[in-house]
Amino acid sequence: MSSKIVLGKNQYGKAENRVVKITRDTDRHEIEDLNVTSQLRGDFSAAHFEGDNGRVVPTDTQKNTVYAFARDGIGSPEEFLLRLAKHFTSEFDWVTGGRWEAEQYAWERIIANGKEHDHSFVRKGQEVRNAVVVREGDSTYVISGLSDLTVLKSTQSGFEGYPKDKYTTLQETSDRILATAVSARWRYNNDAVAEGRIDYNAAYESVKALLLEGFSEQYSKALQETLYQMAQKVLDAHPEIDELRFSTPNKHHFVVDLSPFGLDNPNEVFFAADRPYGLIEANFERDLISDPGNAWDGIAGFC
Ligand SMILES: O=c1[nH]c(=O)c2[nH]c(=O)[nH]c2[nH]1
Repeated sequence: MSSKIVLGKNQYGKAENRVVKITRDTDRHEIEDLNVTSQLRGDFSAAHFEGDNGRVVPTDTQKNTVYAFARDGIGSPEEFLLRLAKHFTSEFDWVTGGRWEAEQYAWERIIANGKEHDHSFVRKGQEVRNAVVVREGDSTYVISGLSDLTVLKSTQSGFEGYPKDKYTTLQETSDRILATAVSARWRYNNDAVAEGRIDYNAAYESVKALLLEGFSEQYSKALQETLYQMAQKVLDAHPEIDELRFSTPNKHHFVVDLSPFGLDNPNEVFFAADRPYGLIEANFERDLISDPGNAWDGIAGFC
């Protein structure tokens, strides 16, 4: 005979709904980026003891509600969560409470050519700078780099003209979000290293600024093309750099279909997926470069 048990504390919902809201009333876009968890509390004993889902507001519905509410803007995470709390507790009378939590990711406008950009953003918190020095015989190699420089443009990006087969479902678009966390490494010319004429701190700041400008300035036909635009800027401005290598996840943002809730969605509310992600990697180098020796050995994830 099984022993009698009672139901202790319980709550349930959808965790980590990644919602990005772009406000595009004017050409100067605003971005709000949240990770929202919604969990309901109340009397759910029938669900646990009898398999009766009559009171179980699906976690899927909770997720949809988060995205639908984002259509009107987020305001502040606190206000957004208060709206959700009020909604669930007033809409379903057996929902007596719940727990709603959000993380907000802060973005700043990219400064391109001295001006705040209208629709290109860099995530606050910033990148990790890195450096590698390799000495082989008489040669000294210096590779500098950065990782996790997270950037997003809310328009001026598309993806079209790709081959289609029976497995292709992706729709062509000329207006999508393009977002990535840039990992880039650049190798300095051996002679410049040997002559000791590189100000590594100044070069770092300049390369970072040029990468951001390259990301922002032009329409992107693909992340691949944007990497080229970024590399071109750096190699034009820095003759002491011979090559650049990129590893960039394409952080997909999918337009949420809000039509089932009677709402339009003109590219304003997005589901920010974390995986799978596109992984775009490319090296760019000058025509004639100094021999890199084995300087790149041990740097993971680069071609
Ligand atoms: O910028 C992109 N490059 C791709 O190679 C690719 N593939 C894909 O499905 N979407 C995208 N986007």
